Amino acid sequence: MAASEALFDAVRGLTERDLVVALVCGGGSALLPAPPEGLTLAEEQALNRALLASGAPIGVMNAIRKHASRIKGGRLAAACAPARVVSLIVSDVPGDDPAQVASGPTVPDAVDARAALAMIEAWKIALPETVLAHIRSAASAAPDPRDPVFARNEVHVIASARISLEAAAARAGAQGVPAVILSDAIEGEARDVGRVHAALAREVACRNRPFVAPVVMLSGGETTVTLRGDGGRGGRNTEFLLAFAQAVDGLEGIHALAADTDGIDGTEDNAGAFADGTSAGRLRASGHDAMTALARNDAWGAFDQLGDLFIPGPTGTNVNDFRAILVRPEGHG
Ligand SMILES: O=C(O)C(=O)CO
Repeated sequence: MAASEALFDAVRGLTERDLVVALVCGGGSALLPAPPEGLTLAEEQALNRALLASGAPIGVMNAIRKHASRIKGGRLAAACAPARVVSLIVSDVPGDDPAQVASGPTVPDAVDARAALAMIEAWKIALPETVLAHIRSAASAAPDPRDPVFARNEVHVIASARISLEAAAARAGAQGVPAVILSDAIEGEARDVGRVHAALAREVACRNRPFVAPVVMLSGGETTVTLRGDGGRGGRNTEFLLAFAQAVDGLEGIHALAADTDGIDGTEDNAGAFADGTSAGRLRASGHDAMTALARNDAWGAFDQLGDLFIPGPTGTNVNDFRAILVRPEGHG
């Protein structure tokens, strides 16, 4: 809250001769709480918790967050008026819509409260009654992007998943491994997305289609985890990998890395982990199993047990999930 206030202080009393340069990256939604009048920080925190546990994609979460904030949804840019605002965006959202990054403090968008309420219902998001009442009230309305206060503002996406995947593909190519980019905007339940990636890897490994091995398949985006277990530790990338490991159990020549580019995946200090066709078997041999770990959302526990966590530490930037799946020709385990 102090950070949000400091931003408002910094832009108070600007004139039309002023220029505000806003560098915005993911994580801003959580780092800039500013409950609107009538709501408390505890209520904004409860909203945040409910959103994170719901499995809703980031576009849905942030559309809702913008209806319970004094700073999100372009409100910070509105507070800069009549100064000009140039937003430089490091995008961590699938599709790179700048209004979604950090819930767009300087980039207004057109989602209205009715749409936000429909999302709350569709995703069965359990919100405190006070928060719901606020969203239903006229006070939740975010500024209209067509408002003349935004007329001179500019927005530039300066880093994104697309750019990181293209860089990774070039790097793999330079090392003699052909790379394909599946998509930079994959969303969905982490374990389901993991199984689909595993099916693709199997198809390449067993039938050399749709790509011929050796190949590294790259993908990005942001998966989500619906919390089922109690007391499990982990994040979406390790959960993705645990389902992946189970689905390629026993297959040789398939190696995967899944990690959050900010260096921290979920609740612990790892960015992600490594998995291959031996992971599930090694887990069984140590008296654990992938299925039970998945049921508890304890992917961190599983990869910690295997010694296969990937821990580079915080990277200082965030273009969301990064996955690389290498399939080598048969006999090159
Ligand atoms: O809203 C956020 O803070 C995100 O991480 C997505 O940009």
